[in-house]
Amino acid sequence: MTSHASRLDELGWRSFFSAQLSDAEVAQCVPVRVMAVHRGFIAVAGDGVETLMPSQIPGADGEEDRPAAGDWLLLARESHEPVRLLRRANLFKRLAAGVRQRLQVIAANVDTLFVVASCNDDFNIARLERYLVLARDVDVTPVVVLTKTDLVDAWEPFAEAARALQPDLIVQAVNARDPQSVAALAKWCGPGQTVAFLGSSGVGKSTLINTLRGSDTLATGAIREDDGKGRHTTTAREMHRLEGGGWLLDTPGMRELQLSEVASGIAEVFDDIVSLAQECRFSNCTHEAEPGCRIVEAIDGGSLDPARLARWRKLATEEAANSASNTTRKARIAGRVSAAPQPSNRNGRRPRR
Ligand SMILES: Nc1nc2c(ncn2[C@@H]2O[C@H](COP(=O)(O)OP(=O)(O)OP(=O)(O)O)[C@@H](O)[C@H]2O)c(=O)[nH]1
Ligand SMILES: [Zn+2]
Repeated sequence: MTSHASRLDELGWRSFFSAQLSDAEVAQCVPVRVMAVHRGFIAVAGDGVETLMPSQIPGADGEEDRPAAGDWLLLARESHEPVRLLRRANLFKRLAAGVRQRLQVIAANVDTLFVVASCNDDFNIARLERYLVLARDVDVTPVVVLTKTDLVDAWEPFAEAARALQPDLIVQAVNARDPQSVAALAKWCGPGQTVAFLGSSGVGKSTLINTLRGSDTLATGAIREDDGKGRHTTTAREMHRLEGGGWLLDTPGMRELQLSEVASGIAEVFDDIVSLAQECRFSNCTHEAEPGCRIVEAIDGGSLDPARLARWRKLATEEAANSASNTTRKARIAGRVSAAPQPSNRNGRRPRR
């Protein structure tokens, strides 16, 4: 029994998942983790189970019901037929590219999201903040990793700028090429822990990943898959073993993640601004020149950084545009024509009382 428990523990099994099983399911089912998702089939691993199976799950009707890499799935103990997906601790999804945009699940049950930026001219605090919004929205713990410390005289100012973004934000500065330096990330990469990486191109994600994987480097697992429209490369596995015993969840979509439908994340990261805005005299205040604007007051009083306000505006505008286009898309899918213009905020002031 202990060896059974430890194999599942190694795969990331924990009480959050085991608590979801009924007594009958405990007796009749076995849990497996989805290691990779391919066209029409998935690779799963569990205690004494390691197999490919069709990706169709009984009762699945929406995009979110499809298995994603990192998911936990219950199988019938004897037949290994799929029974149901367990509720996720978190889920990364995106709008798949293409004419007919559809929601696509790309990763589930990530424990730590490494948000990577480099200590050089590419360092961009607004971009970093966007990734933190995304992490917050998905409900995963972010750890900011600043790379290329060996290429600058002083990396501390970069770390201070990052730490100033959120109270309690964890920031680690490393030389991604140096295993001793990258050992600072070991506590999030131990047995049973699942991590994922986000960050712009060239910041050092692959370098970090290769250092964390030790000798077992990436890109060796690539296979070719024919999808009928032409050949494209896909990776054989999406959950990669790290040297420390943890798992790297590296799906193709993960690296291209963009901000979409993240209103709640924005509200959390900018909670100071959002709560100020709720106290403005007018409910539709644009925070520009209205009387009784708490945000203008805070800027004049020096307690709010105008640059931070500008970043919030940019995100909030983008989010509003995203939500509006998603609404249009959904309406179109539902067969309705939606051409009604959004009411403008600026048509008149609406006092709160
Ligand atoms: N000196 C030094 N070079 C680094 C460090 N991290 C990354 N590099 C170098 O920076 C370049 C880009 O690193 P990658 O690991 O390919 O960056 P990436 O984030 O994976 O980039 P994409 O694959 O485009 O997303 C490579 O030449 C790395 O060797 C570091 O900490 N120190
Ligand atoms: Zn205002």
